[in-house]
Amino acid sequence: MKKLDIIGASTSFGQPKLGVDLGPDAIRYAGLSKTLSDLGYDINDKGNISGDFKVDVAGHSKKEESNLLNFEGVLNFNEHLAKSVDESITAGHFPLVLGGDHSLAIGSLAGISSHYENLGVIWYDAHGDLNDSHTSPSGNIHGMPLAASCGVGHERMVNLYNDGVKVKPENVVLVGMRDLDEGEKKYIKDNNILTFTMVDIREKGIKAVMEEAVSYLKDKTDGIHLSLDVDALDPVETPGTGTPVDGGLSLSETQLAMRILNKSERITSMDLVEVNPLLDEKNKTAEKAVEIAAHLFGKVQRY
Ligand SMILES: NC(=[NH2+])NCCC[C@H](N)C(=O)O
Ligand SMILES: [Mn+2]
Ligand SMILES: [Mn+2]
Repeated sequence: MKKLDIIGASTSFGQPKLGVDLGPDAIRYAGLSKTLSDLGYDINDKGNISGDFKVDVAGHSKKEESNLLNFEGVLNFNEHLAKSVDESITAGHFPLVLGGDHSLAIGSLAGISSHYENLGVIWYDAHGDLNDSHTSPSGNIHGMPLAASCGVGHERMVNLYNDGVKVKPENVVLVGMRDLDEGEKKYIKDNNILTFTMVDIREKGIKAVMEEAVSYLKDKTDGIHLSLDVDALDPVETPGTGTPVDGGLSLSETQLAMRILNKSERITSMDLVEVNPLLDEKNKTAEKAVEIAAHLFGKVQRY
């Protein structure tokens, strides 16, 4: 039976809103383990990682390094997460990392990448998360993890856990984009990153887009990591998230997208991030996160 490790990445240091560190438990309470074990997986919940830094409720957002919010907290957390993800892959298990804000992808990719010659990444998100401290309008590190993993940004972020670049920009595909900062647009152009905006998705349809993403990565990569930010979906679907952007994907499109990835048999790890139960409506966003994971792991709608 395929073994799946659930890793709770209980962090909120990558952005200023409290509560996203509760995302992993909100997803658990929405029934994740049972849903996935009913699909035939052997589920091992490794519990939550939160690192050595405590959340400071009174002063959560500290710019420690120039334009990098909660810098030490983010780094420390990601060292712990990278180790846990690394151990999961070494054990031959599929790591499913529940967030937590998207800065956790620095750690998950750091733990994953050494296991692959050429790791591919599908970044399913409203945002590119391709800023560095110079291009970021906010200083929030959850807007920077993909850049850091591609080797751009503060050297302590770039070299976290293992020295050097974790993912090559030519092995990245962006899906769902509709809120890119100027510096991110320039990085995408300069590096020729395969990018599907919401306009592209409306024109081509999500099925064609996902099939193109898979065929682009299939032959040149030896594993594909899916980093899924719930704000890729429209805020009507997933209101419980810190940086919602109108004009997003529907749940049914995302179910279809996950089904295409399931059929590709190429996805080797996943982040499921930015669920903030304090911003949610009766845990609806966590419930959708479970539904999304279920489709990645083979759930099919039947009648
Ligand atoms: N993972 C996220 N939700 N990222 C949002 C990033 C928003 C904006 N681009 C920034 O850098 O501040
Ligand atoms: Mn996002
Ligand atoms: Mn994101």
